[in-house]
Amino acid sequence: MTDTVHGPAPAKAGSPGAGAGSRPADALAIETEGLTCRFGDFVAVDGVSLRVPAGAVYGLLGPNGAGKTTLIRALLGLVPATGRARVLGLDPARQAAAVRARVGYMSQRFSLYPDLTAEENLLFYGRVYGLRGERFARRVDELLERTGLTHHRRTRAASLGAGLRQRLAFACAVLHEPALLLLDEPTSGVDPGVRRSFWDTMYALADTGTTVLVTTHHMDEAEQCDRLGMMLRGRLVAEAPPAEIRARYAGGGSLAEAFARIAAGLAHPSARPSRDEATG
Ligand SMILES: Nc1ncnc2c1ncn2[C@@H]1O[C@H](COP(=O)(O)OP(=O)(O)OP(=O)(O)O)[C@@H](O)[C@H]1O
Repeated sequence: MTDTVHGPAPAKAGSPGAGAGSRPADALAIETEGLTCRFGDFVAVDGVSLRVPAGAVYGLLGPNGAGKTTLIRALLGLVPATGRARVLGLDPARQAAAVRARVGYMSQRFSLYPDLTAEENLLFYGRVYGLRGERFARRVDELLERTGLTHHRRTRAASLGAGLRQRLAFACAVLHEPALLLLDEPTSGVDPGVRRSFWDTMYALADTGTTVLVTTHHMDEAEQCDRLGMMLRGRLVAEAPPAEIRARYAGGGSLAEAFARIAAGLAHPSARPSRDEATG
């Protein structure tokens, strides 16, 4: 079942009339070529060539252990990788600190400090990013408001419900107004209503030009992305907008069906369909 998580897609930054400013239409926020991560003999990410357009919401899917988290960690320079990678034009292997200053990262295990209040968590992360002064104080207030946490600002993170903790982690990740957000299963373990409001917030952000790379196991969320990449055993085996994935692999059926077919090798992932096939 497709559970629509936001209304009609807003005009995206970079599209005509969206006030995209000077960014070229074909600018890439992430570009990798043959990116490979090995842990000993095990290849967790296997020659991934990925292109994420600036301003896009890009969904990364794949079964547990497919290599999504490792790929994200490589983009942050947190695990060694071979091949080529550019994140906002920077090389994460050699410019990791500069990458992390421009990127917001929400890991699967939200790294909140349980004994600190919601506000103290934000203040802590802000200081880590070097934020100070009145502008920072206003940013904290604004994020508490936008994430519905104003009334919980003095509540310890440990005492917040799962949905509120998730929103607090999101607020911490966007404090420094990153140009790129890497979100690793941000909605795991929260109910559909909370997931919906999370995606609304994320889309509002993307509409201001932020690029989002998000991993998810939820097909309703995948459906809302501008593009999807499917990973299997470390490889990027399918890559296209959701409608094209459905057309190419499931004859216009559901995304779940399309991914099941890709995983079963029923549609050859590298097969390039004719235009007619792809459009139904
Ligand atoms: N530091 C590490 N050392 C050894 N193996 C690792 C390490 N990190 C990840 N792996 C392995 O790499 C593979 C890919 O893991 P990864 O966490 O990237 O997958 P994933 O697609 O994010 O899965 P999930 O959806 O469960 O989060 C797994 O087999 C995992 O056990």
